[in-house]
Parts: sequence; C-alpha cells; structure tokens
Amino acid sequence: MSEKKGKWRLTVRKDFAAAHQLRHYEGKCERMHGHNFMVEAQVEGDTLSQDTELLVDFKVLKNMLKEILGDMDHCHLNEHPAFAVHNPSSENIARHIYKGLEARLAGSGVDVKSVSVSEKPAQTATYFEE
Ligand SMILES: Nc1nc2c(c(=O)[nH]1)N=C([C@H](O)[C@H](O)COP(=O)(O)OP(=O)(O)OP(=O)(O)O)CN2
Ligand SMILES: [Zn+2]
Repeated sequence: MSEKKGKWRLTVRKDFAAAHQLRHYEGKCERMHGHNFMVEAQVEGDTLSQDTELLVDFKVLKNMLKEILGDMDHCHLNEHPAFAVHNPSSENIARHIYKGLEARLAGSGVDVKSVSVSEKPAQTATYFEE
C-alpha cells in the first residue's frame, strides 16, 4: 500500500481598487465603474524549509501579491497592458494574478493552486489549472 504524502496549502488575501468597463457587454457594465476587488491566492507544496519550517514565508507571498496588485491599484484596467486585448473581467484579472505569482514562485517548489477575484463578496471568479 502506498503511503499518502502530506502537503500544505497557504492562503493570502489582499484588496485593490480599480476602474474598468467590460467591452462587448450589453448593459451598464460597459460603462466605466469601479470596484474594491478582493483577491485570494492559494499556493501549495510538500516541503518545509529546514530551519524555519515554513512552506513559504507569508510575508514573501504577500509582497509578491502586493507587487502584482500594486501595478493595477487605482488604475483604469482597460488601459493596463494586461487587458489591452482581454477584457478586464474578474476571470481575466484572476488569470493575470495567477500568472504573475507563478512566475515569481518558479523554481521554489511551491505551486500556485488558485487565484480568486471578487468584485463583491457574493460573486467570485477563480482561476486554476489542471
Ligand atoms: N462572470 C462575470 N460576470 C460579470 C463580471 C465579471 O467580471 N465576470 N463583471 C461584471 C461587472 O463588472 C459589474 O460591475 C458587476 O455587475 P453586477 O453584479 O451585475 O452589477 P451590480 O453591482 O449593479 O449588481 P446588481 O445585482 O445588478 O445590483 C458583470 N458580470
Ligand atoms: Zn465591474
């Protein structure tokens, strides 16, 4: 019988404020409006650092998220290069953040599991890869 290998999953949350307008959307969301977006990122791994026994320091993870969100904070997202072609929907914002975290964590042994973006508490888009 194979033994199961334990893993850890860490979650960090941070918000940012931005304006956007959904292209090709028939309704009020095609007009410019803003949100305080809430972002939740989950990362996963199976090895803790030898000395501190952390998967990855929350501080490091939060700084990565801060850097990615800082680039969008108080912006008109339609003018941001990441959304020049893709609509600045919650779905695409989540994917953009996921890719940014993935690049920053490359080679660390820690994988990005998912990124969720909420325009408000009752509606959330989550990006993950299988
Ligand atoms: N799947 C998605 N659907 C919608 C997104 C999105 O990112 N992904 N975004 C929007 C708009 O950005 C909009 O701001 C939110 O729209 P909505 O909740 O419909 O509008 P209200 O905040 O005014 O809510 P009411 O329930 O109509 O009062 C739309 N859809
Ligand atoms: Zn919106």
